[in-house]
Amino acid sequence: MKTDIMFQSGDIPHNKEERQLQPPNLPENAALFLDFDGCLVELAPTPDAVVVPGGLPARLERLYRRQGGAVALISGRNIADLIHYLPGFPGMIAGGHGAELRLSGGRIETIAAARSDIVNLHDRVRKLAASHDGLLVEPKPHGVVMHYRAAPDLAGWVARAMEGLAADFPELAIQHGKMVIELRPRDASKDRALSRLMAMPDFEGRPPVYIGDDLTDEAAMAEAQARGGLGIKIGTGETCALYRLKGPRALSDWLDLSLDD
Ligand SMILES: O=P(O)(O)OC[C@H]1O[C@H](O[C@H]2O[C@H](CO)[C@@H](O)[C@H](O)[C@H]2O)[C@H](O)[C@@H](O)[C@@H]1O
Repeated sequence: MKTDIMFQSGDIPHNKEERQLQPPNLPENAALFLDFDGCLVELAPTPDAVVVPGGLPARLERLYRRQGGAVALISGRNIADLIHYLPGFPGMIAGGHGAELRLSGGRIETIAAARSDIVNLHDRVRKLAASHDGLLVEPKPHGVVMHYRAAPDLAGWVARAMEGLAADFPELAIQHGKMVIELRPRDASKDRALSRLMAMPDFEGRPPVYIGDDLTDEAAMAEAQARGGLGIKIGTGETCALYRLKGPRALSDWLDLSLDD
């Protein structure tokens, strides 16, 4: 099936938890934007415990060719991290929720302003985390994440601690995620990353399809749908996305269906 994706904004229902709408096959003219954790790879107890499914690199390579180069990763992770897990990925990459961008050819552009106080920020979060067992700090070039997956009862404490810290860093915004609270640059977001990529020749004029699983993905799904494309939510939870797939395995099956189309 090689149809164009076309939705009027009024057609888009709010996709509550119970809705499980299988997306149509990916049209060849679509621009595809993929999130990483919880989407291309299953969630794991810690960021460095994720396992890249054996078939994923080849699947991404085929998709890249099928979509004429219009395939990008848009992730909360750093670009360096994403390259570590997917070294051969040929497409563009927006990392740090859009704080950094790897262009075709490999050049990396920093979108968010450089921070002279980043080491101080990391140190302060490490000190906070050290006061309780089970907390993990993930420093990033433009922000920092506190993980509480091993200590879910600390969710409220982590949120208050990070909100308190955010008061001293007004250019950073609180980002809620799955068992994490993050401080990310206010001027970096996945919807802006999508818009930036959509202005590039490889993507321009194509209907965008954004696929993600977490809160940080919602604005990008809404942006994709506002541009006449669609959002696909991976997993459970309320979403603005029109379509939903159960998990990373269902996503790879759907991508394979499209590749065989
Ligand atoms: O935008 P994404 O590619 O989905 O990245 C979002 C965050 O993903 C990572 O955290 C999540 O995955 C971890 C590994 O599975 C899991 O332990 C954690 O609980 C999840 O929130 C990553 O560590 C973050 O930096 C990303 O922002």
